[in-house]
Amino acid sequence: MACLKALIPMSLQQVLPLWKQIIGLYFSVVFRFSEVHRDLPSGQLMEHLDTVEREQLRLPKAFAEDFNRRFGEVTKRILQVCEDEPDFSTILASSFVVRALECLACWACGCWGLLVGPLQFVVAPLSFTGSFIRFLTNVSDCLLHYACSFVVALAFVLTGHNRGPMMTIDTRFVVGFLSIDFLLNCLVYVVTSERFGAQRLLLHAAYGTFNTKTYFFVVLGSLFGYRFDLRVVILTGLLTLAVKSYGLHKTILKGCGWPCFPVCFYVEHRIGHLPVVYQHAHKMHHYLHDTTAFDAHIYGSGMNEEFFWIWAEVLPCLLCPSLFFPYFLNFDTLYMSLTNKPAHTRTCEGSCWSMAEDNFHADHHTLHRANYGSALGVLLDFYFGTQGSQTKGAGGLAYQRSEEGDQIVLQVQRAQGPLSVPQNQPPKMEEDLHVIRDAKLVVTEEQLAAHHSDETGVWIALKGGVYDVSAFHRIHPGGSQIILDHAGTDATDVFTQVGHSQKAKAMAAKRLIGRLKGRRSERL
Ligand code: HEM
Repeated sequence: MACLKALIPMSLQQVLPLWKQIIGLYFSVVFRFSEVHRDLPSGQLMEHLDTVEREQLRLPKAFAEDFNRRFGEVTKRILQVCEDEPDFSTILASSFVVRALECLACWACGCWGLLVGPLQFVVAPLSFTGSFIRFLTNVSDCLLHYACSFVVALAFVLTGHNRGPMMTIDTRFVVGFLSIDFLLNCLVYVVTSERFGAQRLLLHAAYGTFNTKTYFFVVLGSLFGYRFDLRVVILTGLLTLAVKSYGLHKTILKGCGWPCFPVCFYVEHRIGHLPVVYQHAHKMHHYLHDTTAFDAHIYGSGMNEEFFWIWAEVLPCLLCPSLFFPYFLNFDTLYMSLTNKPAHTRTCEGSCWSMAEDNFHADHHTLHRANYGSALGVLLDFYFGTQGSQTKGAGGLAYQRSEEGDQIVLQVQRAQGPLSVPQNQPPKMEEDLHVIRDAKLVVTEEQLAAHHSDETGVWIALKGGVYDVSAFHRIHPGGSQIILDHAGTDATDVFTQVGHSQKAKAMAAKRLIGRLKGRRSERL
């Protein structure tokens, strides 16, 4: 019974209202960015900033406050409902089993194997909202692909052209596609990445490949034997690129009132980091606390965030076999997939990609709770105050944030040189032997606050207990910076929201030195 409870973490009565609230949160904020700036929803503001030397933006604080308040309310609600959350390792293992079964089923029974997929919502119920909102972020690109494919295929039919050279999804195609992808990942690592060391790199290659590339096993297994016209692939790809480069896509989106990618991505990504929603889906993409091209998917999402994308690849092809081919084969998608590899790489200085991204997103993978925006959405992090405490900007633009009355003032200027922030070395657990056995100190708020840096020693309070993390913060898997940012304070809320594992709580217990004056030290 206990085992079943661990595998099915939430009842339907708990899950349905949360789904409604989380999806409701997305829709209640994503269409309101014109309240920040007229040209923000269309992305024209970011394009404009890209052309200036220096600019000052005065943006209303009210929207940021309302946005953060709504996130706070949903966070509180989730934590109330999910008091007995199972450990992340159970969710991870059961999600991997579901994915492995889905791969096997798709290769054994074709598209019927997709019916295994919804099992992920049993073992990780909040991955429904994670994958649905993830889908919404890029749905316009997907619709554009199928529209272009339809136009091209129809043009061939109407002009009476015979079928051209055909491509079949067979074993050669699958092996070829996955091998090219893997080689590109290796190439990106060799050319642009900071060195990870053999063991760490192997872990990224193995985990990242399983977490992101089993997507293709499912899609290609479902469509095994599917045949499509190569001419349609080429012309659809070219048409999509043309529609995008002439700005038609943006104009259509603007006409429909649908916000641009950086806005959708920022909102969706912050929702992906809500407690429990995170453990059920997006944490799989963060599991290794840093990133390489192997962890990058078409858009960077991992296993439990891919559900709706898999269906969007397969269903149109099954319904209209002569018209469509899978979305991931569109040139535009392949190009996005390619650029996403260096974006998910901690680039070394001097490499061709280091200036473009300035490790903004790689830093997100070590800071976890900062730098949520895409490369074009850096402005949003600075507006909402979610930029890393050391983050200076990205893409050649440096930002400075301040608040004046009811306004948020952003000073934006072209940066001289790279904006990357040096990160700590990867954690080595054996370095931290700072184990304290006597946990009897009674600590006042002032004493806690006095331990706020490497010079003074780093203490944090969690649920009434006081923890000495002076040595540990340097090897903390969630990064040293986040602990330094909370040094000398009560960090219970953030610690809880992150959803630390039982292992993490046991590690914390070894660093307990006492309790806050007037409080009991509760179990984490
Ligand atoms: C003694 C105290 C702490 C210990 C022993 C600890 C340990 C860990 C461990 C082992 C992980 C890896 C993931 C897991 O196993 O859960 C982790 C991740 C993380 N920790 Fe901590 N931590 C501590 C305090 C904190 C505090 C105070 C914060 C925030 C203020 C924090 C923020 C994070 C974040 C953001 C992650 C990454 C989350 C993820 O990707 O899943 N930690 N921590």
